[in-house]
Amino acid sequence: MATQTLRERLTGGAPLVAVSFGDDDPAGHAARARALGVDLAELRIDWHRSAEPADVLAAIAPFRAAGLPTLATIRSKAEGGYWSGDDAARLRLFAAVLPAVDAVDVELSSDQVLPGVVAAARAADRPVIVSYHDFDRTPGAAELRAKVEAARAAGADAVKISTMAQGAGDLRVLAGLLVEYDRMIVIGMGAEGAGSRVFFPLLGSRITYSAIGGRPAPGQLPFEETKRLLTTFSPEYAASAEAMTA
Ligand SMILES: O=C1C[C@@](O)(C(=O)O)C[C@@H](O)[C@@H]1O
Repeated sequence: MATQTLRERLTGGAPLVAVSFGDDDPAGHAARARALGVDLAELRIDWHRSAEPADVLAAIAPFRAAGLPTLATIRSKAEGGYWSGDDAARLRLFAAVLPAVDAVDVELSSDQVLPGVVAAARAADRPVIVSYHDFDRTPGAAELRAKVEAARAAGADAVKISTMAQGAGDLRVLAGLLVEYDRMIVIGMGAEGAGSRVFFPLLGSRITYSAIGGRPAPGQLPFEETKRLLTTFSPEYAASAEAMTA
């Protein structure tokens, strides 16, 4: 099977299992992630101790060198991240890392940097995920549809919706987005959303996030558990995981 680009994998084919990393022992984490069969390293630059572009580039280089596809984000505090700098510095940092990664993720609510990130990503020929997170609740279907439409209008190659799920009603709302739209990444966070991390990829969600130690997001499963369950339920994922280690 010819290897698909990340842009292609955001469109269709086997779902990707991502793990998030900061700047702690990047060479060690990259080698371990590669050996375990992680599909995508989410580089959480907002977790880094230094926001100097040279330091950030040095900390993310081992992931690329290990042959791992990379997705960079500098998550805003407003959406559960740790970025504490201003918008101009964030935009400069996005532009500096873009050529060194395979894709970027920027929040729809970061309206001061979103157009600049989309333009820089286009110039570097990198796909952009435009994301929306709510760590408290899952908004109603109409509100979430409006987010998806706005993210697409802003130039998203794929849209990520990650919200705290409380019960079957929220999971149905989130699953409805996968029925309605393609190029989606949909996550129900929390204990009641945990099943979505395995079953939404079966409905077409392009990426599921898992943890190798570190700081798991609410309801995230360990990487190896996610891989085992997806291998059981998704023949397409099983084939792609096998091709990776062949
Ligand atoms: O948006 C997401 C999803 C996530 O919040 C999760 O719940 O798995 C983890 C984040 O690192 C990532 O950017």
